[in-house]
Amino acid sequence: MQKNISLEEAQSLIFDYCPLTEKENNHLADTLDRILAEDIVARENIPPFSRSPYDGFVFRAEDTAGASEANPVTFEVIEEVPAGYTAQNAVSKGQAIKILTGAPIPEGADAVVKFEEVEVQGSKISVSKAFMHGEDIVPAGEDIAVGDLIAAEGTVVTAPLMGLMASLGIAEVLVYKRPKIAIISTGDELRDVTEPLAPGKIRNSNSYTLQGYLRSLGVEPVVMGICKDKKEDVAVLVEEAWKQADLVLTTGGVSVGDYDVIRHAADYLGAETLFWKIEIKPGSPCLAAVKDGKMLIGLSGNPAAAMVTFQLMTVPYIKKMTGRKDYCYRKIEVTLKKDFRKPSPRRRFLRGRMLYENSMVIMESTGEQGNGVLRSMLGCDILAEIPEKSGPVKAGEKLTAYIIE
Ligand SMILES: Nc1nc2c(c(=O)[nH]1)N[C@H]1C(S)=C(S)[C@@H](COP(=O)(O)OP(=O)(O)OC[C@H]3O[C@@H](n4cnc5c(N)ncnc54)[C@H](O)[C@@H]3O)O[C@H]1N2
Ligand code: MOO
Repeated sequence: MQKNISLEEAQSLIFDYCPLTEKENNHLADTLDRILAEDIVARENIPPFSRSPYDGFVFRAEDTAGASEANPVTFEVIEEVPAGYTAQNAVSKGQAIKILTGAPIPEGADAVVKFEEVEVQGSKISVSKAFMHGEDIVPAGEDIAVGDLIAAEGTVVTAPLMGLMASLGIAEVLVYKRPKIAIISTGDELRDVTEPLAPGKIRNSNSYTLQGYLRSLGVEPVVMGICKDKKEDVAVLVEEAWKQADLVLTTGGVSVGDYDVIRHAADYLGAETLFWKIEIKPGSPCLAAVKDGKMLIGLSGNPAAAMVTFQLMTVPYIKKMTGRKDYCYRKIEVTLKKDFRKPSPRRRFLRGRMLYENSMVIMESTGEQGNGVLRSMLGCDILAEIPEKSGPVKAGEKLTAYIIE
């Protein structure tokens, strides 16, 4: 077992044990935020035919050579094509077809003029400027051409991607199944929100914060409830959770105290502990153990510390599990809005939100940074890194921030 390792070392240790979720076919309408398990390649052009972007007339551009206000060219209008229909005739020299927006360009025609730019006299129109070949015609495949890669496997399905797949006639989409992740809250002091409090007891918030974060990652949480600080009880519950879920998360009991039983429960189960404790603040107490290909990640009990480790270490793992190719967080340079007065002997992550002020991305603290202050996660969309062995950080200094979801 490794101890006191870096965040990156911890990630690479757990990534080696990252099972990929199974695949399933889903109806297109149910694919928002799901992860593609196949490349989406266009088998059709969009638009499928060249079309008119205007209500107007189509004709042969070459027939307008030399046309001007003083010397307009006259065309005989031979028919009309609304959107959804095709012309009966091809356009020949001196002929035009009335066309509505979105209708296919008739054979022979290669230029479009808007209604408001022509003179209409009965079945004739006159055009008073010269047109180029293809002028104002939307070519077939302008949006997407046959063979284009629209989205690669591992991409999150977004609203425009759903629209594109609909345009391409893709009604069934292969996506990764939502993984199941179990949550166990350890601590003799814990009470569920539905239970009354008693002296020395506190409410279990971690389970609910994690359920929320998991759902927003497209994961199905499996809530295993509260467990006493007893290694045998924790072991039994972890074993049961492994049967029901792809990954088990625990909170609490990963530090050095007499009642910090997660390490002992992992040993009791015969699991291999990959590491214990990482070099960050907050959230240093944490653990990962594996048995028969299943992973247990033990997070700190302190509500803010647990969520920092969850975001930094566990979220990339979960995203990788769900099939996402972009599983690593994005980083951005931010400017600190107010002084952070404490020194940081250890690598520290500050909870904050991004603001855009004076053409700069500003990091505003989300409040008191104590390891139990869950309120600091409210509105928190970035974790800004202060390198180890740093002194206080002044307003205006630049930090690297990790964007969280
Ligand atoms: N002697 C030392 N003591 C501690 C150290 C240390 O290095 N040496 N590290 C401290 C740090 S840092 C942290 S963080 C905590 C982490 O402890 P655990 O992860 O073992 O967590 P617990 O002790 O079980 O709980 C900590 C705190 O959080 C409350 N808690 C627990 N579960 C929940 C929950 N589900 N919902 C809400 N709140 C919860 C718990 O009541 C405690 O107050 O250890 C320090 N100690
Ligand atoms: O991990 Mo504790 O949360 O370092 O403060």
